[in-house]
Amino acid sequence: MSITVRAAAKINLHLGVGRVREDGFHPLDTVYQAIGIHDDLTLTDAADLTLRTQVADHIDPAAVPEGSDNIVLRAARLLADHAGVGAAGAFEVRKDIPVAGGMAGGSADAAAALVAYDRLRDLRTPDEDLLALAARLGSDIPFSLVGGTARGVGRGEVVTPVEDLGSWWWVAVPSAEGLSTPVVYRHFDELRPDAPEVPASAEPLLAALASGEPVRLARALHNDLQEPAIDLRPELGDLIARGEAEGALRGMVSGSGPTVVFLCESADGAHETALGLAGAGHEVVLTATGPVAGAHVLA
Ligand SMILES: C[C@](O)(CO)[C@H](O)COP(=O)(O)OP(=O)(O)OC[C@H]1O[C@@H](n2ccc(N)nc2=O)[C@H](O)[C@@H]1O
Ligand SMILES: Nc1ncnc2c1ncn2[C@@H]1O[C@H](COP(=O)(O)OP(=O)(O)OP(=O)(O)O)[C@@H](O)[C@H]1O
Repeated sequence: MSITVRAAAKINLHLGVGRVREDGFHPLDTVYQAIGIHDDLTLTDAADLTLRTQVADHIDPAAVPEGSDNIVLRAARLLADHAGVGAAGAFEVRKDIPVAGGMAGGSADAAAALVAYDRLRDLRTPDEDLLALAARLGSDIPFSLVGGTARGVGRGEVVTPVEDLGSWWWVAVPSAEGLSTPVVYRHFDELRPDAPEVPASAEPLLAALASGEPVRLARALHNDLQEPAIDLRPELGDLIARGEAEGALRGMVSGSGPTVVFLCESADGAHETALGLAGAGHEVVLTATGPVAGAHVLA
């Protein structure tokens, strides 16, 4: 028997970051959106626990760890331990989400692994237990289970769905080389030693989402990690300016970067922006709509 689960990339429409906590994490007020770039994970019954990965052309296979360093196997072991069963099964992951790109690619795979393992083994794990296990694996992973558009607080792991009346068009431009999330957070600490304890509120962004108006949403987009990401990779600032010159309503760094995402007015606007960026020499330009579902079984 086997099962296939699809999990989406995320972007942060609002990412308010507060002063670093004693445990090394930062308090967040964020709004996540799942968008239509995804990884597919297939789990097949097997005696041992194994993993094979396949990557899209735009991904360097060497960037994806093998064996127990891969978060898929960590997720499977964690759920198996929780359920008191042995960890076994053959995982195959087909990756399309940029790696170390600020789009929660590893988090999507971990969420997909939890859902696949639970369903194939018929463990019937309550949703709240799956969310708690997801939070232990990483701050973004509960959102990867939930999907859609949702607010995240705490270190990002406490997730509540929010009203989103739009169907938004995005263009995403990954970088050839990833950026480490902890490095970007540390650089935020260096640049913003006076950061407030309470992160910038997501309320204005929520009001824009509920309007369904792309121009309003464009104005409300906010990312406190953009400044440190651009300071580490100055070319990202040029990329944002170029995409906006090609017709996007607004460009911003996705999460901790280095992927840059552009909000566009419409499907035509997205295609025009994507063509312009490809013409400017960006080899990988992805177009997607959001919101889309969280980790779910494919029929
Ligand atoms: C940048 C974002 O993608 C925005 O959604 C997330 O905050 C990152 O989430 P993630 O990759 O799931 O992060 P985790 O795996 O939980 O943590 C990796 C590292 O990122 C930093 N980290 C993460 C989340 C957070 N609220 N504060 C942090 O400072 C910490 O250094 C941590 O050791
Ligand atoms: N299944 C996986 N897919 C991608 N990276 C993985 C996976 N398992 C472990 N990793 C490791 O996790 C690191 C971060 O990868 P990921 O693609 O999740 O970054 P990210 O999208 O920037 O994350 P986030 O947006 O949640 O901060 C990679 O550099 C890689 O070493």
